[in-house]
Amino acid sequence: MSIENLRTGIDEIDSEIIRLLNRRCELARQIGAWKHENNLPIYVPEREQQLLDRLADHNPGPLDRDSLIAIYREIMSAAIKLEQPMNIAFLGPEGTFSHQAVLEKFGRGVTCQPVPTIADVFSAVEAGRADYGMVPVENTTEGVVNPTLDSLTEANVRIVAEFNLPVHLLLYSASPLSEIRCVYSHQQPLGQCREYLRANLPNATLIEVTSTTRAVELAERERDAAAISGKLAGDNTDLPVVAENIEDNLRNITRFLVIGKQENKPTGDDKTSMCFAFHDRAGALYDALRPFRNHNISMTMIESRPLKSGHWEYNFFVDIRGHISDPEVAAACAELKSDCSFFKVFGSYPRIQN
Ligand SMILES: O=C(O)C(=O)C[C@]1(C(=O)O)C=C[C@@H](O)C=C1
Repeated sequence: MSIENLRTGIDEIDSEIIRLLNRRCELARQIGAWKHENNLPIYVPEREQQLLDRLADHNPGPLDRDSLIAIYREIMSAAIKLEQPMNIAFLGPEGTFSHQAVLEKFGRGVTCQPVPTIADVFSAVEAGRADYGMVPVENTTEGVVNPTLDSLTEANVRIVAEFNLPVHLLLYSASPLSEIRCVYSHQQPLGQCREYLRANLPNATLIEVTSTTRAVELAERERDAAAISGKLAGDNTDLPVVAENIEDNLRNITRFLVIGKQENKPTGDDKTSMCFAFHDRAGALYDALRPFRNHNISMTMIESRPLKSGHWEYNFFVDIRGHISDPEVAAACAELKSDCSFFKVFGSYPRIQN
């Protein structure tokens, strides 16, 4: 077949896709009207997860899974925009990895609302200034993000979804590697390419700044300076890329949480996050975790954070498989709670597989 004929085939398919996309949008608009009448949330993470899983299972190819999911991310984003415009708070400024997480999780149909700190993301959602918030919670190289854990215990919000963002770091500078004297970045990326810096820039001064976006701005002003950032923060700079993928761990992934106010329905493959504390005594942690074992529940994460009391008492943060409405999960949590001085469930949400 000639290229002209092939392109005519594509034009015909595109017309059909547009017709079908508009029919889909019309159905979404009707769902939106029904949700407004019944006072239900527009964003439904459990439905989105089921839909994406179903698409991936039914995809015959040659379209690859990630492309299919990215396309549908934008289709659902457009549907949300028609149902009701939504705004998402994140740790700004624009260009940060949190911003990238918002764009990849919610698509381009939502309004992005950068705020100065992680605590501000929580308060924006709590006060209703933002519909949802995107916060980093842990990274495969650098571990947990403490301000997020602290705010979770204090704020009146729920975890409604999780999202894993692969973090690739680039070195931007006007100078070649041999002439770079100082490197700007946020504390997390600096930690994520510690080995690279030791091997390639052992004499450079490392300067921690508030965001990767700020790092790029500063590196633009000094010839012998460099910035480490992601591609999004570097998109608007004329600085050349000196090195790519400089993260030490090739599976450098940051797990983000979407916070909001709603409660999700179970999908059959969920996670529940919680926090608890107890008065110190021999075997207390062992006893506290026993209900999970007794009810055959697997724990996917445990972290501790000292309480601000200064008495070496701890908050324990635990993620388990299952939804809080599952009878076994509910029973285990009730048993655990009865043993604790503090107990809070942050929410149940669809589990993302890696
Ligand atoms: O099914 C719904 O509740 C919809 O609003 C539709 C839709 C979609 O585009 O498929 C859009 C937003 C929701 O988060 C989930 C799904």
